[in-house]
Amino acid sequence: ASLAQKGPVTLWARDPDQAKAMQTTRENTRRLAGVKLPANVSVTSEIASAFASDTLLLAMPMQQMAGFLNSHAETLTGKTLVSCSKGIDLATGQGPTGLIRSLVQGARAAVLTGPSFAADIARGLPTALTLACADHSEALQAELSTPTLRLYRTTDTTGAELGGALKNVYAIAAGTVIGAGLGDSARAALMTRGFAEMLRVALALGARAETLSGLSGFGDLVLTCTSEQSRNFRLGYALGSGAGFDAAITVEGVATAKALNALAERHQIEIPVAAMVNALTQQEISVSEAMQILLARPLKEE
Ligand SMILES: NC(=O)C1=CN([C@@H]2O[C@H](COP(=O)(O)OP(=O)(O)OC[C@H]3O[C@@H](n4cnc5c(N)ncnc54)[C@H](OP(=O)(O)O)[C@@H]3O)[C@@H](O)[C@H]2O)C=CC1
Ligand SMILES: O=C(CO)COP(=O)(O)O
Repeated sequence: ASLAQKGPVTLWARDPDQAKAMQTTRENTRRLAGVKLPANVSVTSEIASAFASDTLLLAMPMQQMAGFLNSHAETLTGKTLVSCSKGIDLATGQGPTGLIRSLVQGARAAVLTGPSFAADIARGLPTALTLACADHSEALQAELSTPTLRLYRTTDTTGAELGGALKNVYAIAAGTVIGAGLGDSARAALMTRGFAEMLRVALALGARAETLSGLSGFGDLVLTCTSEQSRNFRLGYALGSGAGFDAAITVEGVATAKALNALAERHQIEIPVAAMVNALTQQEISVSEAMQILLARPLKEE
């Protein structure tokens, strides 16, 4: 919707009925109800017309990406593929750029990430994001920036994608703390210790510290840990308060917590908060047990 401020945009949806309904009603009632599509967005389920552009944005749940890339690998060859997904592929431990590079020959992989709720962007509210691409990406930065969407570029794809993926895990922790009535001070503590974990993991995997301190890391951590618009925060809130949660809602932090714990084990990195989020979301422990375990950890230097 934001890009449509600059020219025609084609939106591809996998389900032909859904695509037709969106093209007619100008709304995705299931995924983004209440937000009207601009007139120059056309919706189609036809691959040929949708994938005609040299630059394609990929926005789907992370665990679906490998299957999607495999199914369309030939059509996507040579394209610039900009992932908007935030997660780690459970099967391979890879982020979006790793998957793109390993599954689509000759594709150029980029990541668009940072603090941004889809509804805010679609409504044209001001937003700033990180665009990460291993090669020179000034032209791509200009292509994807709009009057309301300000992009900062970096070549650190590892840092950008890890920031976006990992913050969801700590958003679940923050939601849990608030849902359980443990207070804003406890949330700030978990956010800070969560950020320390993000940094440890990202640095061990070759990312740059400044990327984690930027929009894609710290920026998105703050947004998702403090807003009830976040689905990861809301899942945590439900866990903390004992309320139910609709399993059909996309919550990337659950799979990411699992993948992150596997990565941390392989690299021998301590991530106590993420370990608790994983145990909680896998229903292995209760909220009060998780809190007790974290508070009983040996005292140490910050
Ligand atoms: N929503 C937000 O505010 C933001 C989301 N993101 C990230 O974007 C990614 C997608 O999230 P979001 O769009 O919110 O999720 P939603 O669950 O709202 O929508 C997922 C979309 O992906 C489609 N999809 C699912 N599986 C496949 C597949 N195998 N092949 C093709 N398309 C598929 C769905 O189609 P269908 O409707 O047919 O199921 C739907 O259009 C996540 O990684 C999320 O973290 C990033 C920034 C902001
Ligand atoms: O990534 C997001 C905001 O930057 C969206 O967060 P949720 O997936 O938790 O809704």
